Amino acid sequence: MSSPEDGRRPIRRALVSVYDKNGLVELARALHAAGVELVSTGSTAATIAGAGVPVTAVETVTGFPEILDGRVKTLHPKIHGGLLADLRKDSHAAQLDEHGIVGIDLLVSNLYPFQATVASGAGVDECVEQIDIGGPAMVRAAAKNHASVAVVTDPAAYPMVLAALDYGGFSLAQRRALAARAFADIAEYDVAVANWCAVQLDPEGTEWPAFAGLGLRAQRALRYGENPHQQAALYLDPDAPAGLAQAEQLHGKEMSYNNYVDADAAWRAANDFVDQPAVAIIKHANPCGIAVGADVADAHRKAHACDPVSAYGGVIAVNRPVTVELAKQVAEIFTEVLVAPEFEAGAVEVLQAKKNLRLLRAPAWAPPPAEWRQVGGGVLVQTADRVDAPGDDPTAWRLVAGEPADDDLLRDLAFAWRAVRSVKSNAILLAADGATVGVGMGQVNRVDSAHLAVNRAGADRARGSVAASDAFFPFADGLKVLVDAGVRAVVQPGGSIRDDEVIAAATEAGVTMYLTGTRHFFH
Ligand SMILES: NC(=O)c1ncn([C@@H]2O[C@H](COP(=O)(O)O)[C@@H](O)[C@H]2O)c1NC=O
Repeated sequence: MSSPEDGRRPIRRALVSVYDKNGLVELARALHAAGVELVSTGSTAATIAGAGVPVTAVETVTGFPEILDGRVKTLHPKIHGGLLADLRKDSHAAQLDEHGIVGIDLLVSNLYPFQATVASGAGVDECVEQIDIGGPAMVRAAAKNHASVAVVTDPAAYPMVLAALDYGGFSLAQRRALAARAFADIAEYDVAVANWCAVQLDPEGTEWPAFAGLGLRAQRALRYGENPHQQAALYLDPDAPAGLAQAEQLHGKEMSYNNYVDADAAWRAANDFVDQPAVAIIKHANPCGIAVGADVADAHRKAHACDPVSAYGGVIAVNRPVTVELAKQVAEIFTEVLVAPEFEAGAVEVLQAKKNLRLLRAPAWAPPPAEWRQVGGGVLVQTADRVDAPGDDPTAWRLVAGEPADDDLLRDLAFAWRAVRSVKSNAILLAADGATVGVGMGQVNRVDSAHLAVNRAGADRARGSVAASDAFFPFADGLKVLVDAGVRAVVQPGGSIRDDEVIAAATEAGVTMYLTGTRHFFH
């Protein structure tokens, strides 16, 4: 029932102007049945009238025809006066009377589909035509004037309108919430238009647009952030290709902030391998095992064997559907998250026995066109690192020391080179038979990373393995650690002013060395 204390205002007159006609007829019927006068534009009015519901055409209100192919229909004082009059003020009510303007209590509007038109690959003129002008103007006006007007921008909110009719209108708190939502919708729309215009209409000079807006939508609050005393939430970026944030959780405890960070790193690492089944096991955003195999279960056994101690409590990503065999293996090991493109019949059932294991079905991998990183007072943006950068193709590598690698050795070097880009710099990665055997990550000098990789591998596995270094060896010392451990072949970008010393050390040791010319730092 209407209660003045909560600022409820009755709905007597509604303006309805929607591109998306879903739920429109049901809404119009309910409004009419509640005694609300309906005012509406072009095809919205036609749809309402077609359903037998009485409706007043906006032209009847404005006394002016819709012109310029619909570019001007609601842009008129008779409409905007009705939307913007603050009815708490006697002076505003008096001015409405003076000019023969009738107040509007409810605006229902959604906009021309600009984003969908751009996504369809339409030409510039068609996209420009889909920039809604009158809709946002009305929505902004009604949202600003939420003291007097309720605004609904989403058909999903129509049930809320029906409920409000039963309760004598929207409360002030509801109108405020609707206004906040409406301004967010308009802002998202404007960001999409501005981002597109910055590239399409003003590409002058720079490869980076003068404006880059993000229109993020809250997906949900997370239990906490990186640490329990930090608050955190997940937001979705409607303009980015779908990724881990859109993954469907099939089982397990709620995803945490750290789970998302690690699962994203794992998903990227596993998807760096396209031609073969691959598994990446990640802890604290670093791999403790990456492997390719005959099938995903084989790849997992090899990845897990790299560092079983660290794999405890890890996050696993697979680039192929999870088989029952793999599910049984994973069920034996304490694992936080398992991400895959799909789960074969029976696999989820096997893993459901593990109450806490989170199972994610992620959308097909798509690299983001750009990566963002916050720095104090700003944001760094870069194009994403690629696995097919120049120099990543082994046929383009330059042999600078030792004998040319045979097919098997070259295959291991190519695997190591692809895997090392998932390791935080400075990165040294030892591999054998399509699997990592020792990973040295995140050290502040390359010698320590080499020691770490060798120690993790142990003497037996290091001997005869191949090594990849994410960036050049600045001195021969890091390489010597690998040589002393019995590494057979090394792939690295080269480019140090002391390349000659490094190459000489490899030559002297009889170690094969290839230079890629491409670096894969990962911070
Ligand atoms: N120009 C105007 O005065 C105007 N007023 C409302 N619109 C939009 O026209 C659409 C509804 O038009 P119709 O009822 O003709 O299908 C809505 O998406 C609304 O946002 C307008 N169109 C675009 O700017």
